[in-house]
Amino acid sequence: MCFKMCSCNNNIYTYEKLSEIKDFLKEKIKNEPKIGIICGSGLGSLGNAIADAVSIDYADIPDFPVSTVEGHVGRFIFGHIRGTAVACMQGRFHYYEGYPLSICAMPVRLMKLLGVSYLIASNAAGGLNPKYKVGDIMLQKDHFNIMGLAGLGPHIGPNDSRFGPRFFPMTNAYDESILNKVRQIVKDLKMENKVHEGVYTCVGGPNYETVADVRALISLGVDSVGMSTVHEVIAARQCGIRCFAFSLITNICSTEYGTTTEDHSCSTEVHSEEVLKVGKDMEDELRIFVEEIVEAISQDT
Ligand SMILES: O=P(O)(O)O[C@H]1O[C@H](CO)[C@@H](O)[C@H]1O
Ligand SMILES: Nc1nc2[nH]cnc2c(=O)[nH]1
Repeated sequence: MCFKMCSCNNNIYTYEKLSEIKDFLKEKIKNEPKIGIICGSGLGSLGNAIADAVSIDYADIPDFPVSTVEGHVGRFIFGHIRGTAVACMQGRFHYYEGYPLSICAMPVRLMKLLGVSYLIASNAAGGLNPKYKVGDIMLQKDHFNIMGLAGLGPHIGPNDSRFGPRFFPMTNAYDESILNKVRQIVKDLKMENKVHEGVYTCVGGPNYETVADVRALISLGVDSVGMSTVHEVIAARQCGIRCFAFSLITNICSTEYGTTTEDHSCSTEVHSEEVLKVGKDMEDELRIFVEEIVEAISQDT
């Protein structure tokens, strides 16, 4: 199957194609998942919390794309967290890998067909808000859809209303009742000193931001910047999935030009190794955090 960007914007993952993939997966899993989880870069260990795990590599799913980025294993894990059936993506698809946003967000529509009603999306992100430190967590209160303003989205092209209406609101994209539950979890786990609430944005990547980019994003009211999540949440809201998302702040975006060192690197540069390392350092804490969120959501009727 060709995953290339198509000038006519035809989405190869039609309702019929995704139904076939759904049927393929359903034969392999025991329970209908209620909650979908997307692991961000270096955050794949969130999947280690899953009991009765059935792992299915993306490469083994007919007509499915594959993950091409370090820190994204590239498989689904189906199973249970604290008794609730979940579908976890250890690895997502990014625009900079060459996938159009419709493919990046396609697994969310697949999750919907599998029975998912809630999405927990995580991402590694650069901190823009001056209060943030490396290792902090930012609960997404909202996102700023820069790529959407440029005319890119997971839902551009012919609309199949079986995935939801063509026009739909994004005012409450991030579910306030889930956020309230998470606020309580943050208190219970005594994480207040490292958890913030803010606005995320997704850029195309894969390069990190210039100082001018960073200054502009800050002036636009953005608190964290990454290369994912926004289009997944758009696809989820279109098909009625309730969303929660958070950023792990893996680096602080520089508002100042750094000094160039002898090896021609720069003192304020970000590198993907540090992004992945922060994810690894935080894996136990984040796993418990996500387990608590799953349990709290599962009590929702
Ligand atoms: O958004 P996730 O998948 O967490 O990954 C983030 O981290 C990677 C860059 O280090 C980029 O892929 C960016 O999007
Ligand atoms: N765009 C972007 N993505 C990231 N992912 C992790 N850190 C960053 C960052 O600083 N910028």
